[in-house]
Amino acid sequence: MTVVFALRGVQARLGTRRPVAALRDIDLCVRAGERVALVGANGSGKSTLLRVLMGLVPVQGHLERADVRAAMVFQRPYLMRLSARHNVAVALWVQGRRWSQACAAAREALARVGLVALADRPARALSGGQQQRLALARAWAQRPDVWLLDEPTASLDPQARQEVEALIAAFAAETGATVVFSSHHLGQVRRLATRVVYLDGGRIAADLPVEAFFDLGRLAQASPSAHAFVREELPWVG
Ligand SMILES: Nc1ncnc2c1ncn2[C@@H]1O[C@H](COP(=O)(O)OP(=O)(O)OP(=O)(O)O)[C@@H](O)[C@H]1O
Repeated sequence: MTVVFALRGVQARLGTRRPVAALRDIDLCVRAGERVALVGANGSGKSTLLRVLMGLVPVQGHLERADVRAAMVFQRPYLMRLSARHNVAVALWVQGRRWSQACAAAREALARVGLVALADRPARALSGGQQQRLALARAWAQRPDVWLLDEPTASLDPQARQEVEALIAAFAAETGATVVFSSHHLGQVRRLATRVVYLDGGRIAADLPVEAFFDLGRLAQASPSAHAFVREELPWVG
């Protein structure tokens, strides 16, 4: 399978006055079609790693990115002071599509995420779940090979979370796209991921197939800190 991202000994330092080592010695190889969950405590480096994969953060070390179309969706998506459909259409237009084509593609993308009825509403007046679906529509309209999703369902209620999660699962299943996402919801990780990367203090402390990650006996052997994290989150498991 094609290697989409290959990182060896990657370090990322953030901040100017007092730089923080946000990522240390990251070795990671992501292949096409994998769905990789990034988990770990607040500040462990999940968002930074996603930004590194998107090419938004300069790093030291070795980083190879295949020539793929990547789309990133943030926890709080940036939406312009425009209607929902114009948020999608403008994103396509700035990438070189003709305006009429961009508008048609925006309509199709909004239909895909169930937002057609709200197409003319100001994007910033939509609910959190609707805004996240709009951000997914905007990304989907670009037909990415790689989805980078930073806590895509954080701060959504359970129903909105399910809707967004179902869309991500459907996009991945339809296109076989590679997905790298961060999440604090271990249930979601179990449902969506094929592989789990656990970060601790900017380092990868465990990198396991999803079944192995949720097998607490194996997880304890692979990484005591990952094991303690899962036990804390899911005290009723094993
Ligand atoms: N712009 C910045 N300047 C300085 N330090 C930063 C900056 N952004 C993040 N950091 C630091 O880098 C480290 C990793 O942060 P990051 O946001 O990647 O963690 P995270 O795992 O995504 O956390 P969370 O679960 O809270 O979103 C933290 O110590 C954080 O304080």
